[in-house]
Amino acid sequence: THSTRPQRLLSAVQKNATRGDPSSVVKAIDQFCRQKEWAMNVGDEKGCILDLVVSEVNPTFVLELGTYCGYSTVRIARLLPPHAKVITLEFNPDFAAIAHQVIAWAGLEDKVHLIVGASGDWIPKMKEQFGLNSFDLVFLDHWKDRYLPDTKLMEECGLLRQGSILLADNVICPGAPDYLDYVRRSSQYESQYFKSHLEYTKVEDGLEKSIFLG
Ligand SMILES: C[C@H](C[C@H]1O[C@@H](n2cnc3c(N)ncnc32)[C@H](O)[C@@H]1O)NC(=O)c1cc(-c2ccc(F)cc2)cc(O)c1O
Ligand SMILES: [Mg+2]
Repeated sequence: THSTRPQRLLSAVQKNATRGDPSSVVKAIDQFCRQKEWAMNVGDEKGCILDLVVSEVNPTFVLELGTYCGYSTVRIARLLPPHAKVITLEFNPDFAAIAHQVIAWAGLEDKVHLIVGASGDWIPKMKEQFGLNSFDLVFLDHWKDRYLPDTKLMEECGLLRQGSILLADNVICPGAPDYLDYVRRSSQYESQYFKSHLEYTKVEDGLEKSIFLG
């Protein structure tokens, strides 16, 4: 009976992190990924940029596309004010099950709503399901060829308001060229590139922060 990498990542959290201490969960995952096995978390270097943007936006409603093991969910939720929420979508049920336990270990269940499903199916249902008008911050970290269609879908569904922030991971590696082109050319967005590195490596990658101008 062989474990999966997400299962081994969760074990490392349960072994090395303190229950209810989100920062120790973040640290335990980064240590596991640096010392034991690479995993596709946003990581510590890009994670600091994510922290800066979250702190600056101070969002009430966050949408995360692509939960994976919940690393960035924990990074985001640990910085939110009391009644703020992260809604995070993950379509792989095995990854979602691990993420649920990582988020619980961090003690952040009350700030996080994890949905097992595909962004394309769920974005149109967000308003009715959660009684919200728009997202203050969207963290795009799912299939890179879904960044652009899902951004257009969020626009069409009226989920972005003047000042909503899109923050996209991996715009260089693996890359989201059509998305980058769109947000950088469109007069509806003010875009900024934060140069960094692919998690736990020296390969170039970066985050693109785009403000929806409405
Ligand atoms: C896509 C994955 C992240 C997760 O997203 C879920 N997902 C997908 N599409 C949907 C949807 N439409 N709705 C909901 N969830 C969805 C999935 O199941 C994964 O768990 N992320 C990556 O593939 C990823 C890959 C790399 C990477 C870089 C260099 C390499 F040599 C190899 C890999 C780095 C990163 O930083 C990533 O983020
Ligand atoms: Mg990523």
